[in-house]
Amino acid sequence: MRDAGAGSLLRRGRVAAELAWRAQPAAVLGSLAVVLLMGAAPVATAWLTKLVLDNLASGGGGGILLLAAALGVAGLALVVLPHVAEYLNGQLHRGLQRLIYDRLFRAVNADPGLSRFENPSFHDELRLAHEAGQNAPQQIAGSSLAIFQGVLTLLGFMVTLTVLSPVMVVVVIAAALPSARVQLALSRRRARTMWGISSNTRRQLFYGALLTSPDAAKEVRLFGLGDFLRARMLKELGTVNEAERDLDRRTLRSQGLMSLLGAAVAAGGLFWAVLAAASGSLSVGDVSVFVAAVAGVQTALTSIVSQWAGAHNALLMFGHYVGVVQAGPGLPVAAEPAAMPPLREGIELRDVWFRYDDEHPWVLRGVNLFIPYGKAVALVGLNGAGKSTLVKLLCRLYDPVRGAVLWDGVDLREVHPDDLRARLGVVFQDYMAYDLTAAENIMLGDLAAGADPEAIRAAARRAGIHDALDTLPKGYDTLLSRIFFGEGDERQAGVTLSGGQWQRLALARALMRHRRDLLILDEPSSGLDAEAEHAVHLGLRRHRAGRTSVLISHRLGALRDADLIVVLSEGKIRERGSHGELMALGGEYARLFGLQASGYEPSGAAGPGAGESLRTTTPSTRSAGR
Ligand SMILES: Nc1ncnc2c1ncn2[C@@H]1O[C@H](COP(=O)(O)OP(=O)(O)OP(=O)(O)O)[C@@H](O)[C@H]1O
Repeated sequence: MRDAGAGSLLRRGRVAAELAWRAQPAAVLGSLAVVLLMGAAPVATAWLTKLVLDNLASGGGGGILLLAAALGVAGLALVVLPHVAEYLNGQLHRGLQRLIYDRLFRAVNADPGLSRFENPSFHDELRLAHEAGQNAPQQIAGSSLAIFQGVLTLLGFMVTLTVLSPVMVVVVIAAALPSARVQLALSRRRARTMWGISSNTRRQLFYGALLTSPDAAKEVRLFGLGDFLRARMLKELGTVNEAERDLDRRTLRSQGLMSLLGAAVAAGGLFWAVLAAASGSLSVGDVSVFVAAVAGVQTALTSIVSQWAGAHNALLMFGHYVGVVQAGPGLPVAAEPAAMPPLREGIELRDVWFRYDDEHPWVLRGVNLFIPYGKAVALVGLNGAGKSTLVKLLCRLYDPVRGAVLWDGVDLREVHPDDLRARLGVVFQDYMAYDLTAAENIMLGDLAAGADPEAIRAAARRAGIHDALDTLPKGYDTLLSRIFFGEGDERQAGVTLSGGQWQRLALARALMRHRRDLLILDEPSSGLDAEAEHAVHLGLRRHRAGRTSVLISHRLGALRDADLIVVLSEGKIRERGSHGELMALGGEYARLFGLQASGYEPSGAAGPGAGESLRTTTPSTRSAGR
């Protein structure tokens, strides 16, 4: 939970006010005017009522009609103004939402690294930031206006009460003070509770999402997970509900007590006023204005206190939003990034050590590797050897804990991540399948060139998916989704692709960047049939001739033509060389290659050229493939 001293609350208040003003200045000004009128109207009504009553008691003078008309106008204002306030509030809400989300997602997106996204605290904070972003600034603005309105009403009635009974002013205010303290304590507790149950709420949403996700639907049904997931979801919801019920009980107890106190003061005041009127020291009009004033002061004070507590709670919650928006990137970006010219010599990993967290074991242990310009380097190793991790360091999604990754001798930490990534084309093992059209799925690989349909088709051809896309109901404009309708009037459901087709689509996306300096293919063809894989690799070889590539595959046959093959094991490079050299060495690579080849040989012997399209002994999983 963030610190919430007065200074920090004030700073958050300033941020919220600035946001409201930027989002909807007209609505803010309009709301101020309405608040002024609404603040003055009850006092005016009370005084006008007194004047009318006194006028009637004294036989009714000439001004009575004018007073009655003024009373009517004040009553009208009291009825109409809340609706105007509601409309302005809606306007402010819509304007604020747009601005708030724009800033929130801009800030989240500005982090070029991955580590924050793998931190549960960040997700708790993000969820609360999201929630606070939806309500807090508006609540802060709304409560501030309501406090202003309450103060206006309060001042008006205090003057009134002071004229009639100064003692009563003191009693009413004294009765309101404990209520203020209680409300503030409650708002602190509410903010603490929300932080405490944030993980439960996220887990509850997670289980709920699994129960409805089309990706999970197969396993949920086949393994019969529905009841299990529902029970877990309800358990989390139960924890959340219990915490909220405790809070509500506390609120009920405290507010009930405070209301009793207020009612006792009002009753005492009324008793005194009636006695005073009976003894002739107050007029009937005085009694009416006194009763209105006691009720008005109490209502205004209660409103000020509860609005203050609401604003206080919103400010505490808003701290999460401000925290995320102002956090700065998790992965540091150089203040004056070095230039990033095209690759000329090569990329070097120099004594690279890496682990995902201080508590986690080392994943890479002193890796030294040079990827020469214009060459294809293949990474080979069993599951968990560290291949994808090495690739993520090449993309600077993380920084090495020790050592460095150098691009033509320049440390990647010194260049801007955007400049680096503009020079890369990458397919990750866990590629994304977007619920967008086929063309859009490919276009995302190069937004600048993506509007060009020919570039999209060329990438699809290179990935061997063109024919399949061309024959879809709407060709490349077909929506690839089972959860959305296509745009337009027909509400036509989208279609979806096979796992291998999705993978080719992801490959096409990366191949939108096939002229980039470094192409990284982390298992680009594991889901393809043998013939397709062969065709894809042949195509890549042709297109990438003379360009720098890093390839990862468990099908060693697909890698045999690489200029350099590197065998990773337990985070260290164990072997390196060409296919021929490694086979001659007779080490781990030769063993794995032979093992794969033997699976296809009736005699179990691995002949030359074997393993061309063999299944791996260590199959990988697809998280995004469908
Ligand atoms: N984001 C992460 N946070 C923590 N640990 C991770 C993370 N990603 C990978 N690891 C761990 O790092 C190790 C290496 O994983 P990596 O994905 O680099 O292996 P790999 O060689 O690509 O394996 P595979 O052949 O299965 O794809 C594994 O032990 C894995 O559990």
